[in-house]
Amino acid sequence: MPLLASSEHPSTMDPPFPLLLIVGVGIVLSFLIHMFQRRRAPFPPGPPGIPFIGNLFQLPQEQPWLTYASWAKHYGDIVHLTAFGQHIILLNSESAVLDLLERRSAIYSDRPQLCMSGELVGWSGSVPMITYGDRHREYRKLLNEALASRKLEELHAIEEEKAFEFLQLLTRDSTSFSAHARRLVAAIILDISHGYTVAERDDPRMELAERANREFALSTVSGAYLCDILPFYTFRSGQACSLKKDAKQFKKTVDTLRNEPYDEVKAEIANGRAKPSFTQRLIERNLHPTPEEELTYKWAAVAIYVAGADTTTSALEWFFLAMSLYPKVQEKAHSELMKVVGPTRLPRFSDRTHLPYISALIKEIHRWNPVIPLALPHRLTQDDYYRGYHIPAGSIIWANSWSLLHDPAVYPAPFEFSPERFLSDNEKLNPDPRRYVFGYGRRSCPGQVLAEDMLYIAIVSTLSVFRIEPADASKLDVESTSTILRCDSVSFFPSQVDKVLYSHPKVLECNLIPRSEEALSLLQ
Ligand code: HEM
Repeated sequence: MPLLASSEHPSTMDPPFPLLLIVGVGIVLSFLIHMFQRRRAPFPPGPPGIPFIGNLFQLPQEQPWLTYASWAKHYGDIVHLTAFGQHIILLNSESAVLDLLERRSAIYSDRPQLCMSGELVGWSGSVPMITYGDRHREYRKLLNEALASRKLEELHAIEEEKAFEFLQLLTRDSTSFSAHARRLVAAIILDISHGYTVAERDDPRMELAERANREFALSTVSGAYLCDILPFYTFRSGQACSLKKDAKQFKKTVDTLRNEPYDEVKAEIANGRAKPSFTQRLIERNLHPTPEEELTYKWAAVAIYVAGADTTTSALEWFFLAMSLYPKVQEKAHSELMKVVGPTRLPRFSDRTHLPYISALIKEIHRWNPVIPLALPHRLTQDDYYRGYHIPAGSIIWANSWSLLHDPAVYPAPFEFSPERFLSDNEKLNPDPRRYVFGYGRRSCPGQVLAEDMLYIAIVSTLSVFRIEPADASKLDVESTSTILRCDSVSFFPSQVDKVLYSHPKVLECNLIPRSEEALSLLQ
């Protein structure tokens, strides 16, 4: 066995002592140099701030992704800021985002904890806000089980049925298309999460969830509550009456949102009348949960609505805006539908693989105006070193997805709405934007497949029956705008407090014109 003999031979030889010494000294030296460099490693560059206050007054109050992208041009793709000692890192390139949030996700998956919305209002237990750890993993396991693609196919029937209702509402009152789109998303999500059927209008559950979302946004507004800016300014300091009042009111909404729908499903199970749903399955498979387990189930169920409704509705709003601005794209999408589906029936999920232009159109909606342009903030749990820079533990990390999606070297002519870019064979250009718009690493969106299903069915249904036209072309504005929120309580920037998480069209006034009598007859 010559092979064995030759492989045995070297292992029996002792390495010479000087060689061991050189290797040992080399290892110690390189370790010391490494430690020395780490100690001396600077923070990434960024705009100079004021001592103690840092860059607080430079933090943009509207469309921060645009300012961050312009800072990146000046300082590079990793920008460092501070606000009262809090380190903030802005990532503006694909390599930086993926290197840190994905490849080092073990230490970049925490969330910053906000005093107002987290501790006082109670959102700190929710899926998007919870600290990274066992409870988060448990949430993700439950959501993945419920939203895995195989299960979603079972949900297509529900989605097709709700899309049909959506079209019927549009035929009765097409001017409220935005409200109907919101209802469509809520109807699908609440059916899936709690087996709940949304009323045609003024639905109390939808109203509760929307109020919770609104109050969540208000309570997370950067700079709205001093307790989130000044570490020494606490709720207990007794100086913040309006903060206390707001916190009490917002907390009541959150508690109701978490408990009421869950308790209702429990009661329906007891009566033998529960519809199949995510919550019903959780309750039935563990009839005697511990209080901890029950809390986990409640938050997991709430997450589907809270995180899924506004985001998907915003993407649909961008669809309506894009169609009114780009009639040629709309006509191309409609012709594809007519060719594949024909005029005698409505599109279904089974048609999807035969509709490449529609798939490209949906990708372009995500890319053109991502609905969460900066993803959600991640928090670094231990000191890290990257490209010679020191990123301190506790830093808040914002990934500028908008910047990645508008990089002209990757997406040529990035401000043009062009689904065709995704039909080209050039693999180096125009990567799939869904890689970025659904976030990163262990915090990436668990609802991606559901969101894409909802977008698909809403878009193909609308396009088959209606032509979307601008109500007043002069009012159309492609510029995205974040939701402007008013906040009456203790505010650091009283005049310009707004929320900077989601992007919605600023103006959205369209006319939906039925394409033909034949198209309308599909809704009989
Ligand atoms: C077009 C629609 C949607 C978009 C663009 C979107 C995008 C995102 C983004 C960017 C994040 C943050 C990821 C990160 O921090 O890196 C996120 C988180 C999340 N999304 Fe979505 N989302 C959408 C729809 C949905 C839907 C339908 C659900 C329903 C299950 C959902 C549930 C969640 C949850 C629970 C989180 C928090 C995840 C965590 O912190 O672990 N999203 N989403």
